[in-house]
Amino acid sequence: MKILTASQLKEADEITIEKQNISSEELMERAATQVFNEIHTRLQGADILIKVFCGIGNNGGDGLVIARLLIEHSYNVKVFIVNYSDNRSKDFLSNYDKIKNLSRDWPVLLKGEDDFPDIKRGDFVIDAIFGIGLNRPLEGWVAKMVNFINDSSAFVLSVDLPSGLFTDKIPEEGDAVIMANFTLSFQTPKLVFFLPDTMDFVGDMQVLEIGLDREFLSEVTPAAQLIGRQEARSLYNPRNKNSHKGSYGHVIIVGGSYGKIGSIVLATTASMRTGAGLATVFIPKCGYEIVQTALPEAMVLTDVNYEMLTDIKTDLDADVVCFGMGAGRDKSTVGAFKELLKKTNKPMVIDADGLNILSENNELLQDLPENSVLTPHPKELERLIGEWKDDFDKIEKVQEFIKKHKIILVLKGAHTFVFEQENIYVNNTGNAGMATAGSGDVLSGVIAGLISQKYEPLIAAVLGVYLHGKSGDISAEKLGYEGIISGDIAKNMGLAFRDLMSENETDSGAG
Ligand SMILES: NC(=O)C1=CN([C@@H]2O[C@H](COP(=O)(O)OP(=O)(O)OC[C@H]3O[C@@H](n4cnc5c(N)ncnc54)[C@H](O)[C@@H]3O)[C@@H](O)[C@H]2O)[C@@H](O)CC1
Ligand SMILES: [K+]
Repeated sequence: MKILTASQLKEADEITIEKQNISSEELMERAATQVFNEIHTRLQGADILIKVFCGIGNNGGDGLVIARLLIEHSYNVKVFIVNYSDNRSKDFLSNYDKIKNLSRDWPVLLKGEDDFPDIKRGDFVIDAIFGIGLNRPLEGWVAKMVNFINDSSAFVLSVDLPSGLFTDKIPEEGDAVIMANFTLSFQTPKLVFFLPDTMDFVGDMQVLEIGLDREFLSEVTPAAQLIGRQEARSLYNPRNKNSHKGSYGHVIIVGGSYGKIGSIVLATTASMRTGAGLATVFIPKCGYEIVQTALPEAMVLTDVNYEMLTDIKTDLDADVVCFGMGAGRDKSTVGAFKELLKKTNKPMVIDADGLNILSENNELLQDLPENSVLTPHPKELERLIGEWKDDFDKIEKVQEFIKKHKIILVLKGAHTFVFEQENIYVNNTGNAGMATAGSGDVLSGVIAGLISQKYEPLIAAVLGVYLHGKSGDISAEKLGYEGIISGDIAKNMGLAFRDLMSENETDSGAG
């Protein structure tokens, strides 16, 4: 699903109105009716007090339509206008009249702190104060109103996006932003819903299709793409019956050191369970028996050194080399990595200490084969590119970095982001149970396993991140968030593939 910017959404809005020959008021009615339907489906006529807070722009107009439809369906509704200016939008005004005609009373006007209504725990608040038209931080009593709603412990549903949240910048410390429990967003999600700095404002999120012009939506270059099941499915290549293990490639996983051989077992298991035809590990001698015992399916080559990597001999014709997990950063390992980079011309997958070595030896970045996939978590990224001011600054710095080195970067997080040239892919699978040791080793193994099967590195990264998260969701369903360990994610990879192609998505209740 495409993630669009506020200005692209406004353009889509205008084109839709023109091409479908409807008024902006009709589009508002259509959008807000979708919100009403969602609320009605969930509340089923429940006898609770619904307090609708409307701004005076089109987000407020949506709020008025939702309130009117709720009143028509006999809900107990109180409407408040957060009257921060007299500059009311046209569609706000016509809906303002309609609600007056229906309820024979004007909504309550709020003009300052003295007017704040009582909001109690158990109230249902609809936040339709500001939408994508926000152009500066909230000030004065309006900011206080937002904090007042946040402090009330009421259940808050935001329309389009939480009021006070920008679509293209991060709020400053102390800025007032609604903390929504649920956000119903029009047509496309907004990038800020997925950024670590802002995702907590959004709560659970659902996108409502409001029928904006299809042609515009299919042609517009998005700010980013959200990868869900449908998108992942389109990237998947089913296996050909007429094939053999050689058809699915050969992965070499290089890394490990004394006490950290488990990371290699995890990555290699993940590669094989993702479908790699053959897997070889290259490890220090201390890991020989461990790997052979834990994973008899893999072949094992060892360094001359017992505890760490010092000389990586890969005269094997591998389809992909994955380097870094558990490798440590000893000088001799750095030297060995340097040699490995010189010998390798196919895209690599680099993780963990591979990334740390790169950040301490910047000159090695130029030896990375083009289209290599780097898989840092935020701390590893910071070591690579330096500090950032906020998430948008981080995105800019990552994009500079990947363009300079012609690589693909997978930034791990609650929503893992894949960066390639100008493109950003946001993953929508996975859950908090996956924040466990070794989960990243599994991801590197999955991506390498896909590259070995001839997926382009970018596709391998995007699909790999999706499947890894899905396997985590399936694991959570079986074991609970706390009970997941990384080996489960590797073990359940096959189920993630099956889910991708099955009729119905596995409902893990996660992520
Ligand atoms: N596809 C679309 O774009 C659609 C948009 N609709 C609704 O329209 C909303 C956008 O409406 P608007 O453009 O009227 O904007 P908003 O309703 O988000 O904001 C209202 C106005 O407040 C002013 N303002 C901005 N920041 C302020 C601040 N900090 N303090 C005080 N005033 C401030 C601006 O002049 C802005 O136009 C969307 O979020 C959505 O809810 C829907 O009705 C229909 C479809
Ligand atoms: K809102």
